[in-house]
Amino acid sequence: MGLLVEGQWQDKWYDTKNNKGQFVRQSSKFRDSISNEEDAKFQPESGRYHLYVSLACPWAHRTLIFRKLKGLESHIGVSVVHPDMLENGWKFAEFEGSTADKLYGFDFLYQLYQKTNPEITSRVTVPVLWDSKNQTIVNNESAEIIRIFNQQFDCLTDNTLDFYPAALQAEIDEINNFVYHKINNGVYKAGFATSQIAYEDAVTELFKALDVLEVRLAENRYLLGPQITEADWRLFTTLIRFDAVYVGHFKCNLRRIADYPNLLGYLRELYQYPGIASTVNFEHIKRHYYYSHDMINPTRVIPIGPELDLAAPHGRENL
Ligand SMILES: N[C@@H](CCC(=O)N[C@@H](CS)C(=O)NCC(=O)O)C(=O)O
Repeated sequence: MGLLVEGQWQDKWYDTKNNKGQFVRQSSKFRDSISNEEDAKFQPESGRYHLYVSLACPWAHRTLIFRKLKGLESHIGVSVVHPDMLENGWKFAEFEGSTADKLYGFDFLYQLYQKTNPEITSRVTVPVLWDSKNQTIVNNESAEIIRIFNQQFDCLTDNTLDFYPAALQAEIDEINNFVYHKINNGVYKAGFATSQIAYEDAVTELFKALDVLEVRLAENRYLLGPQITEADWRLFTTLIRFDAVYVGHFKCNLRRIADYPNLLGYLRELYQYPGIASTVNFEHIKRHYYYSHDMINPTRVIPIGPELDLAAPHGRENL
């Protein structure tokens, strides 16, 4: 794990020493959009854009889900990195479910960032939305990539499903903010903490937030009521990893999702939503976390459990 400094790869873990043992996530660098406004640099076009993902990564997983839900598979190609993120960061190598770099045959994802800018200083993260016409990164922030997918290719696909409808945007933004800080990033703040207090604070906040959502989902089929939205898919990618890796590897172990009846039914329903199960790969998920973070799990032994029954009836149709 490392980063690019003035175009050179440096193998460095996150610095928590200057933050009292707290993990502080850095913001993404590439924040362009795609639109069919006349003067837009990035116009929607079939076959022009390519998505680089890890099947392990919850942020990249959001973008794969939106590519699926919005019928973009024949328009936007995908390259899948190997689940291990080691001294060279994300790499392309053989592993069931991984692919080569389909555009350039690179060995490492950092080479794609260098191609965008040979002098770049940046972390090298997935997902990356790549423009093969201008040979540059359009965007590497999952929250923005899913908004692009939600809307900007509708002219090509005629798929007008809208997971960020105008009437609900303020509410979606509000719940996203809560879920992001306490849950999506909360598990990382717990897992990457290097002081007892930073860990305890993160875990306490995390489970308080899950308790709040458990109550909310008793009455509401989805986070915002009867309509499934972006907010649900953003929560889903953390919940699906929770019992398999965050409980053990990140020590988020006050409760499991399996112990929350409403969250469990909700998770099952989202997992069973058409097309979604095919975006979930537990081999990549477990291998990535338990194998890559050897500062947390130095033996790199990967647990065989837990047994998850995600295909069981979810029981939420009457809400
Ligand atoms: N803000 C980014 C975060 C992406 C991110 O942190 N991805 C992780 C994988 S789960 C990564 O690539 N980490 C490599 C690193 O931080 O060096 C997003 O949501 O797109």
